Order: sequence, then C-alpha cells, then structure tokens
Amino acid sequence: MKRGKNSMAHKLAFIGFGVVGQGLAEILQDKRESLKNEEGFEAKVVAISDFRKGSLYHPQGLDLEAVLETVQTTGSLDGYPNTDGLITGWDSLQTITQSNADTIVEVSYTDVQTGQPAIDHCRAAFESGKNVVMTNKGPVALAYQELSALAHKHQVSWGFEGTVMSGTPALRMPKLALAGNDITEIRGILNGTTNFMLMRMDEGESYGAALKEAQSLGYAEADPTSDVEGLDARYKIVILAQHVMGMPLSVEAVECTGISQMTPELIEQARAEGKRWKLIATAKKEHGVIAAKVSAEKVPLDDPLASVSGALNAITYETDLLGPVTLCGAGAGKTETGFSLLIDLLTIAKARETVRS
Ligand SMILES: NC(=O)C1=CN([C@@H]2O[C@H](COP(=O)(O)OP(=O)(O)OC[C@H]3O[C@@H](n4cnc5c(N)ncnc54)[C@H](OP(=O)(O)O)[C@@H]3O)[C@@H](O)[C@H]2O)C=CC1
Ligand SMILES: N[C@@H](CC=O)C(=O)O
Repeated sequence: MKRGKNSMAHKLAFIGFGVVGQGLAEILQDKRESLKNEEGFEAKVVAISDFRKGSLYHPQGLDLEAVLETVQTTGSLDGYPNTDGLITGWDSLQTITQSNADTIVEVSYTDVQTGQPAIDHCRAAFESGKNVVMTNKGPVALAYQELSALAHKHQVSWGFEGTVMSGTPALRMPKLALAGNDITEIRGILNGTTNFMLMRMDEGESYGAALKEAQSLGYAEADPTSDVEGLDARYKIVILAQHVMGMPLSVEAVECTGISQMTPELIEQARAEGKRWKLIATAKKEHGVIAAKVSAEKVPLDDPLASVSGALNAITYETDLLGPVTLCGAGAGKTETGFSLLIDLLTIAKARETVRS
C-alpha cells in the first residue's frame, strides 16, 4: 500500500559507526526511494560521532553516499568533503545534546560490566527531548526501569529491537502479536557468534578459526569474550525477562557459562549420543519468581533448536493461550541488525504521523 508523503525528514545522529551503524546507513541510502514512497519515511543523517573514525555534524544533513564511500575506503571519516557549515570533532555527548537531531542511533560497543557510556548517552538524549534507537544491549539490560521512566517523562521513544536476535522481532512479536498471553517460559539460542562457531566446529574447524570467521562476518562483539563466555546471551535473556515477561531480573542473578571450554572431543561425544551442542538461554517464571540461566547444552537432534545453524537464532515462548510459539531468524549481521534500527525508526515515524493527524 502506498502511503502519503511525510513532509518532515527524521534527523538522525549516529553514536558509533562500525558494522551496524554502516549497515543502517546503507539501508537508508539504498532504500531511500522505496522508504519514501511506500512508508512515507524520510531520514536525514545530520551527525556521526565515532570514537576513532572521527565525527561530522551538518545541521542540513550529511551526504550519506560520500560518508559511506569515505569510511569504507579509508576507515575514517576524516576525508569527508569539507562543505560550508560542517562541524567536526564533536564527541558523543556534544553530538547528542548540541546537534539538531531528533533521534539518536546508539550503536557503540556494548560494555557488559557497566553499560557505559551508552547509559549516559540515553540519559542525555532523553533529557534533551530526543528519541533513541539502539542495538547496544548494556542500557537495556542494566538500566531498563530507569531509562523507560526517563523516556516516558520526556515523552520520547526508546527503541531497542536489535538488542535481542538482531532484526528478527523477538521483542516486538511477543509484545504485539502475543499480547494478552501469560508468557511463562522463554528458551532459545540468542547468540549468533557461538551458534556459528558450534556449527563450524561440528564441521571440523578449530575453535580459534571458527571465532575468527565469525568476527570477519561482523557477528562478534568488539570483545568476543562476551560471546564465547555467554555474557551477551545473559544480557539478552535479562532484556527478554524484563521487557517481554515483565519480570525484574538482574544480570548477576543469571547463572552463566559459555562455550570457551568446548573441544573436538566434546563435540564428538555429543554426536555419538545423537545430540548437538547449543548455547541455550532460559528464563522461567514460577509462582511469581523468575529463574534464568545460560549454558551449553547437548540438544537431541529432534529438538527444533538442534537444526538452527550458523548465525541464526531461535526462541520459544511458552504461552498460556497458544502453547509454545517459536520464532527463528537472523541473530547477528550488518544488514540484519541495521534493519532492526530501521523498524524502530519506522515505528517512531508512524507514531509521530498518528499524533499529527
Ligand atoms: N554486529 C552485530 O551483529 C550486532 C551488534 N549488536 C550491538 O550493536 C552495537 C554495535 O555493534 P557493531 O557495529 O557490530 O560494533 P563495532 O565494533 O563494529 O562498532 C562500534 C563502533 O562504536 C564506536 N564507539 C565505541 N564507543 C564509542 C563512543 N563512546 N562514542 C562514539 N563511538 C564509539 C567504535 O569506534 P572505534 O572502533 O572507531 O573505536 C566502533 O566504530 C554493539 O553494542 C553490539 O553489541 C547488536 C546486535 C547484533
Ligand atoms: N555478538 C552478537 C551480536 C548480536 O547481538 C551475537 O553474536 O549474537
């Protein structure tokens, strides 16, 4: 269905411009016309602030094609054409508070210990009346209550679909399409890097080579310890418990082991038993109490999770009205995670359109 033109372009500022940031930028560039014609959505990237690649701000908008060409050929934003009105050198907080962006795209590293500086990025954005869309898991796992309340107080939106299962709607689907159900248990494969590594190891590749390959494909965290020790999956199960099950859960309360002890012998042993290793995250609600854990499990081959391969993820929601509902799709990747930010942006745009009409 064609939608009416939205006269006001959404002004975006990116904090971080690595794999995922560039993934969204490419989608906005490649789908500019169809997003405008089919969704009535227009976006203007006014600022990008990255730790080492540099930073750019132009209140009238940056030339996205030139930005991508510059960063992808030189690894830096420094060679971007110096046009009239261009400001360079702003750090993340200056970009958030001083740019004319209405939405901040927070795609900096996930810090699994403190969630910072991304928590402060969200606080600064909300207090400046700006929406945030993000794939950074730290703020959602560690400061969900505080930041939800702050966004609400300042009447701005906070989108974080990509924090769990990349662009696969692991948060939106249960919140919208399963509304009215009591979700009593969530069980799934929530980390693409380790699932990819386990597949490659099952095919005979070494642990180190499998990790390198996952890194080169853009699946791994900047510090892949988060992936292989299960910390990334732990953050995701905490996000699911809080946002989908409505149960407060701290990261420390989730027992967690990863796959760093996995050996060819263990893989062989599982195969001999007709099983396959998977890193499984579970959250179960019983008598108003939630228990959650992340661990490598030997899954029988007839379990649907056994056939989830590569960077795919899958999740089963146990519901009271519908029984088990399983969602399977991308769990990591440049375009896949870039899409998660796009769907958050489209949701904000549609809400804005509804308010205006
Ligand atoms: N890759 C994926 O498939 C997925 C990633 N995510 C999450 O999305 C986020 C981005 O991931 P990804 O793009 O892969 O990671 P990258 O490491 O490729 O990119 C992160 C970027 O953020 C920059 N950065 C770090 N800290 C700051 C800061 N304080 N201010 C400005 N820039 C900063 C880094 O700068 P520099 O390197 O120049 O120092 C880097 O360019 C992470 O939080 C990750 O957990 C979520 C789902 C899937
Ligand atoms: N490193 C993460 C990226 C997405 O959250 C993963 O491998 O799943």
